[in-house]
Amino acid sequence: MQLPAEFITKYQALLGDQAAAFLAAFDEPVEKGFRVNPNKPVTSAMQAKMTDPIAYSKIGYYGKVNGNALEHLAGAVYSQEPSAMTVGEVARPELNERVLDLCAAPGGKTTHLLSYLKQTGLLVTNEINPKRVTALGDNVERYGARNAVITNETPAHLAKAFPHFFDRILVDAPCSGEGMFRKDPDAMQYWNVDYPAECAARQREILTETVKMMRPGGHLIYSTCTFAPEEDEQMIAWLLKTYPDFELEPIEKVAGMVDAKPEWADGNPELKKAARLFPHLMRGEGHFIAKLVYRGADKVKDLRTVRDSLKPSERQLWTQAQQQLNVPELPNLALQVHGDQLYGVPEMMPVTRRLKVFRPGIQLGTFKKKRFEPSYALALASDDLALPKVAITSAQWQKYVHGETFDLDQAGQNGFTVLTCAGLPVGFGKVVKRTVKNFFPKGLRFLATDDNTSL
Ligand SMILES: C[S@@+](CC[C@H](N)C(=O)[O-])C[C@H]1O[C@@H](n2cnc3c(N)ncnc32)[C@H](O)[C@@H]1O
Repeated sequence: MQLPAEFITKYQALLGDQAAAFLAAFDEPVEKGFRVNPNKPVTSAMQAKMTDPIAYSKIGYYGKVNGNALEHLAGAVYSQEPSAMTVGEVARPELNERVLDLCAAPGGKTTHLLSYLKQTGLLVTNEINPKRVTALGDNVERYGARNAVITNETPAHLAKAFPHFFDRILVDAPCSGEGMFRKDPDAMQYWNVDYPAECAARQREILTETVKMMRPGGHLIYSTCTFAPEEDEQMIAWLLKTYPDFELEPIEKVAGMVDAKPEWADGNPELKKAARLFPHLMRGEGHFIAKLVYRGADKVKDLRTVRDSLKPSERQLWTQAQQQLNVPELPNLALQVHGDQLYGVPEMMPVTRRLKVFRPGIQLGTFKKKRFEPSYALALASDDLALPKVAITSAQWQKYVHGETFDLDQAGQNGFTVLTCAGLPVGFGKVVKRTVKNFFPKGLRFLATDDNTSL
């Protein structure tokens, strides 16, 4: 690979006798990986691929998965570069926490966090770029999250809405992306010798706003996919100097990870607690990760949290739908209507004004004239809900994702029913005797074959 000459000179000076091995790694093949969603069943096709486990993640494996496969579309697997998986492991939230993923699209780390929150607490997952937020929405929906709010905001606006609110914040910062060069050589076109310093200026702005959202005792996880010391050790050194209420916590170094390098910043030996992942030392593209605890003593305001906001007629339709669909009371959600859409908003979510919210919670369905139509998102989030379900074969699933009406092998219970394939909820169908009317979202339909959908 033709790396920029100034990049080579810079890392020769920084890495000394390790530089040759580091630079040679750019000519090695890209390492692929995938994560299994621990909140969904494991299919036999997944089992067959789960042969090369990643040492630092109980849910991560080396290997490649197909984005059109049942398991991916149903949120049972997520394709993720192996070194990026260290971030979700280091950030691992506790149940019931209030978590912010500040720079989240397309959702690799967000889906990792969701795996560990297990439908509890609140995940506010934010993407500043309106073009990238849609992919984040799709991945959160596939993962079946009932505890996520998706925003499309600047860090400064979020900081006003969530003063000292979050127990855990992940800043997977926009960076110079040097760890992406091997996977995506186009990433090199933005690189010049000044680019890391430009990225660092933006990262300092992001972190300045992040500090305002930290709850005392909470954790900040900062990561990049670049090797540039300006954006890694020097960023953490700056944070520790500017905000002495932060302390680094040690990250266990496994499978080739190494201590971060104090000598690449201000020499503060504490910086060794952060981790570096280099492609010549481990199986992955490269990352930097630091975990900090916030010891500030800020007064935490009790923010008013969301409440149900249904008109009596909407309440009546929803109650009817609950009876017909056999939908249980949904745990930890406030019911809110936006236009003709009913959402379940995580009840730990504060009332916010003037925030650009892409999705206020899980979309439960649509109010039609005198009836309620349940949503695709509700079906995908129904693993642990007692909704009516019927199992379909993979041949029937291929018809379903193509938008066809198909017949069940035996007559089922009439009405809206969650279809499951290999144990995974895949969407709603409306059963009339043996026939299944198709409710797979029109925008997601495709011509599925054994070849293009095998995991
Ligand atoms: C490294 S990527 C995030 C990858 C994501 N965490 C994942 O695991 O899939 C960084 C993200 O930060 C966003 N971003 C760019 N400028 C930003 C800013 N000033 N504040 C917050 N986010 C920003 C980018 O649009 C990009 O989606």
